[in-house]
Formats: sequence, C-alpha cells, structure tokens
Amino acid sequence: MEKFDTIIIGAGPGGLAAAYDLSGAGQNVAVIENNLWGGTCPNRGCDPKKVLIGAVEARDRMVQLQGKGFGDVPYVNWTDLEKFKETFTDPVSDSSKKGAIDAGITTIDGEPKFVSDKEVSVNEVTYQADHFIIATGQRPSYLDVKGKENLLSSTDFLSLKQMPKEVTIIGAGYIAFELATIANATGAKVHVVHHNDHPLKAFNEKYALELVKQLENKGVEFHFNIDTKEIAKSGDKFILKADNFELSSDIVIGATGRIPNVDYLDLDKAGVKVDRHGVVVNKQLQSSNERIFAIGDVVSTKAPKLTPVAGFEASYVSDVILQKTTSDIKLPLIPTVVYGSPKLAQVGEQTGSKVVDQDVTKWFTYSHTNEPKAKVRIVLNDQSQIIGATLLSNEADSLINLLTKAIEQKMTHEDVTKEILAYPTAGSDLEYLI
Ligand SMILES: Cc1cc2nc3c(=O)[nH]c(=O)nc-3n(C[C@H](O)[C@H](O)[C@H](O)COP(=O)(O)OP(=O)(O)OC[C@H]3O[C@@H](n4cnc5c(N)ncnc54)[C@H](O)[C@@H]3O)c2cc1C
Ligand SMILES: NC(=O)c1ccc[n+]([C@@H]2O[C@H](COP(=O)([O-])OP(=O)(O)OC[C@H]3O[C@@H](n4cnc5c(N)ncnc54)[C@H](O)[C@@H]3O)[C@@H](O)[C@H]2O)c1
Repeated sequence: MEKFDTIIIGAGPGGLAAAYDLSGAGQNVAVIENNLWGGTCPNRGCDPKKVLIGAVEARDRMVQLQGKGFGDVPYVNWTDLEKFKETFTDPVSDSSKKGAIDAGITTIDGEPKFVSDKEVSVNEVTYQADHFIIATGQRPSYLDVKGKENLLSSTDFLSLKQMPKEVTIIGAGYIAFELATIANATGAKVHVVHHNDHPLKAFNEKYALELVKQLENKGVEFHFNIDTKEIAKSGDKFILKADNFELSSDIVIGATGRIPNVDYLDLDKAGVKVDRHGVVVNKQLQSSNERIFAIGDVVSTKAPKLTPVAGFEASYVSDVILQKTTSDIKLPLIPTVVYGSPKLAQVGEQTGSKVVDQDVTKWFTYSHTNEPKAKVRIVLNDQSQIIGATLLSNEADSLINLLTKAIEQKMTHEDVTKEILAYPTAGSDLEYLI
C-alpha cells in the first residue's frame, strides 16, 4: 500500500496551496481530485467571472462618457467574450495538475472514499497517510421547489454559449449581483427575485440598496419578498411561480447559496463529524479525528468563503502539521468585494465612535469618468483610528485593500496626512475621507 505523509482531498486554491507548502517542506504529499484541477475559483468562480466583469467595466466606462468622447456604445458581445474567457479557463486544469507534478506532488484523479481513519481508497487502490486535509469546497445548492431541475447554476451561466434575451436570477447574494451585472451588459433583460427585502445581507444596508438602485437604473428589475414555489417549463420558456406572482424568462439561475462537498467521502468511516455547513473543526482546523484537518469553503465555520481565506487556512494547517505552530488560527481582516459595476466593498467594523459617510460622486476621482454614484463610509474608534469601511464605486476594490492596510496599522487622520500616495487616485483622497 502506498503511504504518504499527507493526503489532500480537493485541488482548489486551498488544497493546492497546502500541497505546495507541505511538499516544499520535504513531505511526501498526494492530492486527489474528482473534477477539474485548480478548483472553483479559476475554473468556475472568481477568475472567469472577473474576465466577464472586465468587459462590463469597459462598456460602462464608455456609457459614462457618451457624448464626452464616445458615441453609441454596443452591448457586450457574449459569444466573443465567452471565447476570450475560455482562453483563461481552458488551460487551468491541465496546468494546475502539471504544476503540482513538477513540484513533486503525487496527483490522483478519482472518487476518494475513506475506508478507515488512516486510509482512503481511490479507483480500488488504497492509500495511507499520517495526516489528511479535506479541501473539497462547495457546490451550488438548488432551491427545493417543484421544477428545481429547470434551474441553472452559476457554473452553467459562466459557460453559456449564447446569452438569452431574458434572464431570471433567484437570490440576492454575491453571485446574483455579479451575474445580473454581466447579463445586463449583454443587453439581456434581467430579473432578480429575492425572498426578502435584504439584498447582500452582510453589507451595509444603505450601500446595498444604493447598488440595487444603480442596477435598476441600468434596467435590472428586482422583485423582493417573493418566495419562489415552482419553476415550470412552458415551451421554450421557464415560468417562476410564487403566490400571486409569475415571471417568464428564457433561463432561471439559482443563486441561493452553496453547500459543502462532504458527501461521497464516507467521512463517518474516518470518524469525521459534519453538519449542514461542512466539516466541524476546532480552532486548529482539526476535525473530530485529530489527524484529519479541513480548510477553505468546506469548513463549517463563520469565516467568509473566499479564495484568500482558503489560502490562509492552507498555510496555517501546513504549519500545524509541520509542527511550526501550536497556536489557534487567527484570521486577519478580510476585505470583500461584490464585483458589480459599480463595485461594493467592505472591511472591518461597521459601528464605532465616529462614522464619516460621504457621497463623493462629484469628487474629481469619480467625476473625471462621470461615475453615476460613488460613496465612502469610514468608521473610526474613540482613538480616531480607522476600524472599518464600506465603499461603492468603480474604484472600491483597490481602495478597500488600502483601507485594510490602514486599519491593520491602526492609522488615524494624522497618520494618513503624513503619507504621500500617487495623485490623482482614489488612494490620494484618503485624508479627506476620514
Ligand atoms: C461564481 C463564483 C464567484 C466567486 N468569486 C470570488 C471572488 O471574486 N473572490 C473570492 O475570493 N472568492 C470568490 N468565490 C469563492 C471561491 O471560489 C472559493 O472561496 C474558493 O474557490 C475556495 O477554495 P477551496 O479550495 O476551499 O474550494 P474549491 O475551489 O471549491 O476546490 C475544491 C476542490 O475539491 C474538489 N472536490 C470536491 N469534492 C471532491 C471529492 N469528493 N473528491 C475529490 N475532490 C473533490 C472540487 O472538484 C474542487 O476542485 C467565488 C465562487 C463562485 C462560485
Ligand atoms: N466577489 C466574491 O468574493 C464572491 C463572488 C461570488 C461568490 N462568492 C462566495 O460564494 C458564496 C456563495 O455565493 P451566493 O451568492 O450563492 O451565496 P450568498 O450566501 O452570498 O447569497 C445567497 C442569497 O440567496 C438568498 N436566498 C436564500 N434562499 C432563497 C430563496 N428561497 N429565494 C430567494 N433567495 C434566497 C439569500 O438570502 C442570499 O441573499 C458567497 O457567500 C461567497 O463566499 C464570493
């Protein structure tokens, strides 16, 4: 029986990062993957989404400057854009696997199943290891309603060969907003159907509602407090049905959350406990079997399910396995961005001793490209240090990283005035934002 120091299940950003760390430290490491190498983020998540959003941003920039240097602006050509996206996604799996092999990591394709707390079987071959890391991520969850087989997922959306004329998206989280923004820029009529009136629940409500308004101004229609009961097929159309509500469209995308990939692994044979949010772990990311760890999206903790979080946890667990640390995991500040157009970003505390909330639409940073709406909200503590921020603008993604550093360094207004940042940029406004 082949024996490894560590076997990792799942070759996403989390699993591969751990594999490189452990193999780089001299361990004999195997990674088992049952689908595309590289995982969700580069194959069917962050990266393809960002390629599509890139085209939306280019179009929106021209629309903003219509009559100010630009004339008629065409819709994004979906078919061409999809082909461009594929130049990023097509090579990912092979190159991720090759990279691992080149680094001396054993790569195994197939469906792993635990046969004991020390052994896993794949394609009828049994492998043993001192430690295991479960890094199997999440997959889309589908609403449990009549006709749920008629729902498409974000993965299906990102690979559509043609963008239909009418698109309905159920849910109002990250995925719903990002896909709505993309479909809208191709000229599709987009509907967002949500079961309550709290879109993007984790974000400042006023800012989330301002983003709704910006999308409505572009023609996206939001239907709040609609509890979907059925997705019926009628000819070429799909009808979303709820109490006193029907909506017909060409496709219906379910974006109502994701579920952990904990089934099919026979985790009970290894004594690993799970709940509906994923693998249950302690503060060292150890499961109920102390030799089996879990990282990334599959972990049942409140940590945001994001690529940099999976990478951070991978590095932490590698250090635990290599006996470089015995401390509990301590996640740093985690900035998050909804890649719409404009973008919505948030980091840190949302309440404090002082809040400076400004509409900065008319500031040069935003007015020179005629942005329709830009807002910045900074939260300070009783020592006037920056402790949190919410941003809505096209510059929000870069500015949120700068603010994350400012919070980590406990910067005050006075500290900010002592810095020189390139002008004119969103960063050089910082001293006027506090
Ligand atoms: C549409 C979309 C957009 C996103 N955009 C962003 C973004 O902009 N920024 C951001 O930070 N995050 C984003 N995310 C989230 C990000 O993709 C995840 O947080 C990240 O991929 C988690 O990494 P992971 O390694 O934990 O899991 P994954 O990347 O999901 O990798 C898990 C791997 O395990 C494999 N696997 C599953 N089950 C098994 C099994 N039984 N046996 C073997 N292998 C298995 C899977 O095939 C996969 O390759 C997005 C997600 C989606 C869906
Ligand atoms: N930019 C990014 O960083 C990014 C982008 C996409 C995804 N992600 C990650 O992927 C995760 C999954 O994204 P998501 O958008 O699927 O999940 P989410 O949890 O962000 O949003 C799910 C939404 O569906 C709603 N919902 C639940 N049941 C519903 C129902 N019956 N009818 C209508 N709406 C319903 C929820 O209220 C919520 O608004 C995110 O939490 C995030 O961790 C991150």
